[in-house]
Amino acid sequence: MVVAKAGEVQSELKYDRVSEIKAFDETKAGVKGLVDARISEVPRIFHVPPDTLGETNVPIATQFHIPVIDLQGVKDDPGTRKEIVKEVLNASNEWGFFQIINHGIPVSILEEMKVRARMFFEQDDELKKQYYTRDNTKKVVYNTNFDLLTSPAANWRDSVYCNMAPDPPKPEELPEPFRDMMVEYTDRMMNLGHLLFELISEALGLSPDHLLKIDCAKGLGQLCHYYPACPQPELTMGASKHADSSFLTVLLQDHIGGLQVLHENQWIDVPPVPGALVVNIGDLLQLISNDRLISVEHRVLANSVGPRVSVASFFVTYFLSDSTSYGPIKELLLEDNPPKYRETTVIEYMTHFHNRGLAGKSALLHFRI
Ligand SMILES: O=C(O)CCC(=O)C(=O)O
Ligand SMILES: [Fe+2]
Repeated sequence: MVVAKAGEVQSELKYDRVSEIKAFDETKAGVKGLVDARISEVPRIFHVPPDTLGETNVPIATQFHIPVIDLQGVKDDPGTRKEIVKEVLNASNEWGFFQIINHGIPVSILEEMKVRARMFFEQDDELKKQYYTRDNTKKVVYNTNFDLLTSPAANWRDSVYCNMAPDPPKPEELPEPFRDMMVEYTDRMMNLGHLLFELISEALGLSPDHLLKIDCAKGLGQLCHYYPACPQPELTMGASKHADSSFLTVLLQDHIGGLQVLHENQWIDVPPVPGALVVNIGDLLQLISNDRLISVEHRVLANSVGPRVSVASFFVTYFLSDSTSYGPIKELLLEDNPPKYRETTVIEYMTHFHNRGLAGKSALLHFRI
């Protein structure tokens, strides 16, 4: 009797994870496919492993709020700009995250982008499957969990990635549901990105075009996420704890919530603010700023009321073979502030980040001197 029970526990622990992952991947229908099939229990491949429960149990603090910065007047009034630059510096240095309002992208465009992103995931499965791939050199990559094959637990989300700059796909290569919108949104995001990199350059005491001149805004990847409603949200995550590999990320989230930022070892909610965009410093900006700006870990809780939709705009050239080296900016270094990181290329950084997946310590540590 006792032996049989032990055997059962053993098989529960040692289930054939690899086969289950492979079978799930082969459906090409993602997490949405499971929800469409009306599963009532979250499959084991999605269960957060007990050894990371400590991380899940970090307290959730409500006394902190990530800064909201109003960009009204940033282009017209030097005094206002100076104040905004100060706020950007404080937020990027202490939080690594802030929200922006009056950023110049009309609310109607933000709303339409979310609707169109959702339409991609909710279109006919057969049409969607043609984009399913794990080949990151493709211009359009739809899949579930970019690190599905290596992560300790799969996340309750599907994603579609479009590499929009510097070398965009032809419009007809973009999925029909968001084809026109993705082009328009990318244009708008490029303009906003230029402004943000100017403000961050100024915040660092550099000339306004410094970060643009070293091509921080050269690459733009648009990543649309779909977090279906989950029948047992306490067992899994929408997105595991991670920091972004980009220079900068601008995130459009819907009204559902669930994004949390790790601040002073506590999880802080990033509440949806109508019309706002969330900005966060990525690893590469932390590296070139020699830790003046911080790339902070964040996660997304699974939800029971979704789908939740978000669109993350990553300023980074991803897997483009570009040999430009990035290290701590010379102007920021002093005798008592020597470089903390070795030089690297974006492709070397991205490859390291992708091979690690979303779990574990910051990918930056690998480049630390
Ligand atoms: O969906 C979200 O709110 C966050 C997405 C995210 O963190 C990412 O794409 O890196
Ligand atoms: Fe992220």
